[in-house]
Amino acid sequence: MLLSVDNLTVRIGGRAIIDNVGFSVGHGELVGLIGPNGAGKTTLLKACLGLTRASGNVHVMDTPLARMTPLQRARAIAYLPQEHEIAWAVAVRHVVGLGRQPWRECSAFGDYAGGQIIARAMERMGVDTLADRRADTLSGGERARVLIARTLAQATPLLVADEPVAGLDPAHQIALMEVFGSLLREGRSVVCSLHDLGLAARWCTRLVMLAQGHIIADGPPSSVLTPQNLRQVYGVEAFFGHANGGPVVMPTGLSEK
Ligand SMILES: Nc1ncnc2c1ncn2[C@@H]1O[C@H](COP(=O)(O)OP(=O)(O)OP(=O)(O)O)[C@@H](O)[C@H]1O
Repeated sequence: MLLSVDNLTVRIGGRAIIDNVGFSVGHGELVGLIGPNGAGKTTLLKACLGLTRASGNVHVMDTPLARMTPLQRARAIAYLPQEHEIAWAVAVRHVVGLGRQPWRECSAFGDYAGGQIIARAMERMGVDTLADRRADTLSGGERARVLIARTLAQATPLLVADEPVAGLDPAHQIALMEVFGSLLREGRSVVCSLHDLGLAARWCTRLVMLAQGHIIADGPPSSVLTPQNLRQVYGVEAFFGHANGGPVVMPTGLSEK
């Protein structure tokens, strides 16, 4: 397993924000973490990375997270935080290049493949044409894509992304899900939180549905995105259909209270 989580609990101010959660991620999976605002998605992702104090067990590639050094963690998991901020007045290529930092001293020759990996990451995210632009002058969507390119340059088996499609237009949202799909074919895996149920239904190989710190459902999108679950967890009614060779799920209104 790339990631396995057992009995994970995060308490803040006496409240269990994440309550005894367990799930695992194997190779070649695109796991969508879904759930309403405040469900605990960001807290769960941070706890999986050791960025939030938690009780329970997290293993990354069968090693307890607590026993991994920061460098081992950085070579195993890339993380895209929810906030897409770039404060530095440096070129885009240097921001993306930060993803290579964990690999700088991996051989006597240094990170000799790094330049190509950075170029490929920028190309994959369609930011190669922005390579020499000052990163702090980009639009919100451009900035988001540059930060995703940085995580791709990290070339880790697992990518954890908190709302990676936020701020992206429809074409870039689909392009990103296709990039994630291409990572799966390389045997890598992605765990990402999503609010767009349509993207979750169409692109994720598995969904984990969270509400009030508990996992409500975990399985293929068709078994998680049911009318009952959407009503119970989000309080919405939805249209379910098929188009262009894949499922379509679109919230259409609030459920009756
Ligand atoms: N440091 C903190 N102190 C107090 N409460 C916190 C803290 N961090 C998170 N919370 C609370 O924990 C709950 C879960 O927050 P979290 O950010 O994990 O939710 P989320 O599912 O990612 O939400 P969203 O979809 O709105 O981003 C929320 O009620 C939030 O207010």
